[in-house]
Order: sequence, then C-alpha cells, then structure tokens
Amino acid sequence: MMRAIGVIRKSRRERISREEFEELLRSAGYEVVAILEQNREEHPKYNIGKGKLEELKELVRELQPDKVIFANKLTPSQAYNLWKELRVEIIDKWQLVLEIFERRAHSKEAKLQVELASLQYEVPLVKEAIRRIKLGDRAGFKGMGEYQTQQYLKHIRYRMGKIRKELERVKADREVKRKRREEVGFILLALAGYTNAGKSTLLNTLAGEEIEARDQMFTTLDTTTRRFKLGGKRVLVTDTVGFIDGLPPFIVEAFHSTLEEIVKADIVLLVLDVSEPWPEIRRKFLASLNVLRELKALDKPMVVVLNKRDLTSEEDVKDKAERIIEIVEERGINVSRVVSISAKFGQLEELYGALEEVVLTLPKYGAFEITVREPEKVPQVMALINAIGEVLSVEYGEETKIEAYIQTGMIKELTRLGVEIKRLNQPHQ
Ligand SMILES: Nc1nc2c(ncn2[C@@H]2O[C@H](COP(=O)(O)OP(=O)(O)OP(=O)(O)O)[C@@H](O)[C@H]2O)c(=O)[nH]1
Ligand SMILES: [Mg+2]
Repeated sequence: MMRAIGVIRKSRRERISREEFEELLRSAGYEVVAILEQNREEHPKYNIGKGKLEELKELVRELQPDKVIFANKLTPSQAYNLWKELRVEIIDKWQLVLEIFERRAHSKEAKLQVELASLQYEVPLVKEAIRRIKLGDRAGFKGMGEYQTQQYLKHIRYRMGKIRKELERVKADREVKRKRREEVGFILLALAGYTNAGKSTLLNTLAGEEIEARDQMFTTLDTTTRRFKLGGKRVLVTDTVGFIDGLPPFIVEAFHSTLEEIVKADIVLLVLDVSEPWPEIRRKFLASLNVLRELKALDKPMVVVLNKRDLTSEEDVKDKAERIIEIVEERGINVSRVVSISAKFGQLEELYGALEEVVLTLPKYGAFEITVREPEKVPQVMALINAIGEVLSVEYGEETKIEAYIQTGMIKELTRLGVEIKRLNQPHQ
C-alpha cells in the first residue's frame, strides 16, 4: 500500500471537507500516515505558509511517505516549488480524483476519458518544468532533462489528439443507439448526483440488475443503461459517473460523452443521500446543480430523489425536502418533484408516482383520439398505447374510440396498425 501525507489548507474561499478528503484518500488506496491542516489564505509560492512547509518537511523526513497529497488545487509552479523543497512526489486533489478514476475505469471509453483528463492536467505541469529548465533548473518534469521533457510534451499532445478522435467515434456510436431507442418509444431517464448517493443501487432496484454499488467514492465510471417498465411504459435508465464539489472543467470535458447521457435524457433524477447532515446535503446538492448547469441540463424536467430514507426519521426527511424546495425556489430552478425513497430496501412508490406524472408532461407526448374499426385489432392497439403512453378513456362500439397520451414520435407505429388518429391538443410545454 502506498503511504501518503495529506495536506489541507482551509480558507474563506475554499470549503474543503476533511472527511471527504480522507474518504478520497481511502478510495484511492492510500495509507494515510499523517494529515496536516492549516487555516490561511493561499501562499503564492507553496500554497501553504512557510512555517507549515517546514513542519511538512520535518514530517516527510520522519515518515518517508510515497507521496504528499494536497486537498487544494496546486498551480503548476506551486507543485514544482513544493517538489524542490520536499523531493517527494506531490499531487493535488484533482490528480487524486483521477487516480481513483483510473482504478475504477473498466470500459475502453472510460479508460480513454480518464487518460485524456490526466494528460490535460499534465500539460501545464510539463510546460512549467520546461520554463524552469530554461531558467537554469537542472531537473525537468519527473527528473527528465530538457530534451526528454520537450519530447514528452510532444507525445502528450499527439496522444490527446488521438484520444479525442476515438472518443468522437464512441460519441457518434452512442448517438445512433440513443436515436434507435427513442424510435422504439423509450423514455430516457438519467441518474445524476454526488458520488456515493446511491445511483447505482437505484438503477439496480429499478431494473432488477446487479451492477456494482459500494460504500466508496466513484464506484461507477462506466455508463450503464437498463430498461424497466413504468406502468406499461418502456423506460431506459442510465447510470453515470458521480459528481464532486468543484468538478473542474477539464474532467467534465473529458467525460463529456458519458455526461452527455444526462443532457440527452427526457428526465433527470438528481439523487441525494438524505441521511447526511443538512450542510452536507446542501453542499452536494449545490455542487450537483453546478455540474448540471455546466452541462446545460438544468432546463430538463428534474426529480430530486432523497435516497436512504431508511437511515433517518420521517420528520427529518420532510424537513430536508422542504429545505431543498426553498433552495430551488430561491434560485428559480425548475424541479418537477421532490420524493423520498430507499433504493436499497425497494421503497420506490413516491418515485414511481412522480415519474408517472412527469412523463406525461414531456413535450414528446400529446393527447390523441384513436379510432379502431376492426375489433380484433383492439388488444394489439391497446398494448402498443400502453407501452408508449397512457390510455385516458375507451369507448367500445362498432368502432372503438380511445383517448390517450402517446409519444408523438410513435404515431407512425400506430397508423401501421390501420387505425385513424386525431390530435386533441397541442403538446405540453
Ligand atoms: N441504507 C441505505 N443504503 C443505501 C441506499 N442506497 C444506496 N445505499 C448504499 O450507499 C452506498 C453507495 O451506493 P452506490 O449505489 O454505489 O452509489 P453511487 O451513487 O452509484 O456512487 P458512485 O458510483 O460512487 O457515484 C452503498 O454502500 C449502498 O449500499 C439506501 O436506500 N439505504
Ligand atoms: Mg455508482
């Protein structure tokens, strides 16, 4: 096991949770031999203050860790300065997150995305090393000389170009699949939310699946899509990578094809762990909203799902739901419903109820009157309607008249059965 010293600098602007940092270190597989904390504004040269640096030096000498890991973001020049002082590998929070991603990436796509993000992160570090060599420093990036460092930079750029192209291909592929699914009348749901909120557990419960769900951060990096039925309707639900506070743009960019599942969904389920203390829920909720905003997915119908209600009391859940509503009202965010569930224990009634309602407000639905002239076709028509919408009323007679909400894209499917269709209203907005 790799041994690490953690460093956390807290300031007015940087709200860093020590608990979360320790959790990240644990998830990345480090043995934490010491944690150093400091309250102060950022020191331009070392991030932490000079006095703290001396303390850290002493600790490094004494404990001989493999790495020193900062909970803050380090500038390339700070990383370099720290390395010069401590002579031990220095990484910051985002490199730590990327290390976790690397361990968890299974699919080819996830692996490429992680590699792209890591390379993107390295570019300024390598450039800084080159700048320092030019100024007379002897060792470049990871101890390489000037020529090697230059070559390395070239290699990084080449590799990034290649990965981007490959990811483009994956993206096009995904787009085709998504279209096909929509064409057969699926409603697309995306699970979004902070890491460890219970997204994969919810997908498992919804779809009767067994994808990995564990009490650790970033269990899921690959995108998984499963089908289930909501009433009679066909639904696809997609689970993707979890969010974290301040998810930096370079990670969002690298994971774009994965996160795009959220952008392309009909409904977003934003999952929160309701058993946590309110300040934690609030922090994670706001962080999730920020990522959704960055993805331009905030205008989608969204259901806030308070998960793990089995771990707390009913009043507590109610109180937190009200506070969530306050936040969204304050910020003018469009949330269709707030529901509480226990994904682990299969308590999903509230979620099903909300989805039934929200689904029918989707712009892709419309109200139609369907006339069936051949009685023997009625069962077949009804089955299809149930899969792509909802029957509102049926009038049997010489000809059967059905009023129903159905997906407008599925009209062709119905006409093929030889029925007559008339639109009753304009689509909901
Ligand atoms: N008590 C309780 N635990 C739950 C519930 N839902 C999920 N958990 C637990 O919470 C932990 C995290 O669940 P996951 O489903 O892996 O969470 P995730 O959101 O997919 O996490 P990442 O993939 O890391 O983003 C696991 O230990 C689950 O067993 C619930 O309703 N009640
Ligand atoms: Mg997961």
